[in-house]
Amino acid sequence: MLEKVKGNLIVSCQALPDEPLHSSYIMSKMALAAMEGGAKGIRANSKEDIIEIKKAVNLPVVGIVKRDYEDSPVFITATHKEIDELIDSGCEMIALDATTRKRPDNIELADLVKYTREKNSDIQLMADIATLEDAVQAEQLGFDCISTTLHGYTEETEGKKLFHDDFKFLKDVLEKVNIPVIAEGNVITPEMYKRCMELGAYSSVVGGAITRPRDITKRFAGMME
Ligand SMILES: CC(=O)N[C@H](C=O)[C@@H](O)[C@H](O)[C@H](O)COP(=O)(O)O
Repeated sequence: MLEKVKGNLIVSCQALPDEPLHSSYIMSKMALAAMEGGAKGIRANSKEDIIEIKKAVNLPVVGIVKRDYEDSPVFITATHKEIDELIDSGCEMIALDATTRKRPDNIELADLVKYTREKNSDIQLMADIATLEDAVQAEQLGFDCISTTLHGYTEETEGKKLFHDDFKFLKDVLEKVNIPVIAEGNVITPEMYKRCMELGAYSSVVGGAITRPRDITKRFAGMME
């Protein structure tokens, strides 16, 4: 998958149960629209959505399963169960929360990496990180790439946005690690996407700005409030 998305756009097609577009069928059409528009990869949530998306497009998919656990704040591909579902889905890459936070049942991130590699050595692994420390750990654990997905979405990084200070966090991560770094999280304009690529991002994942019309509408409506 990495070769195919190099220098290109990945579109995230996700709608959770509380969102109006929650439907595997709708996500497959979103993916088709993204492919026709020039996306070279898709990011998607849940085995069901990935299976439908794969019927509609011939693009590589980075899969996640979002699931909440009571004993941990980690919700993106948190345990072996989610990894099994993703391996079954046929996705080319799996993204996991790769923060240093406690995982459900105190599962170690290193165990999940080892487990996935042993079950299917063809699937690539993306580390969804929030901090520089996470990025360094992910490289040491042998992830294939890093994505800035969780910067701003953890207790430690709350309130931060990837684009702050001309994408300073992205620049810092790029300096710190040698594996591909993907820009993800609040990349909401074509100009922002271009800037991430100019700075050296390997690829960029754009989600809400393309596939979440409720959020897009809010930005317009908000201008007159
Ligand atoms: C923090 C979290 O749960 N991020 C999720 C990860 O898969 C998705 O909800 C985002 O849409 C995705 O990261 C793309 O980002 P944006 O939609 O901002 O372009």
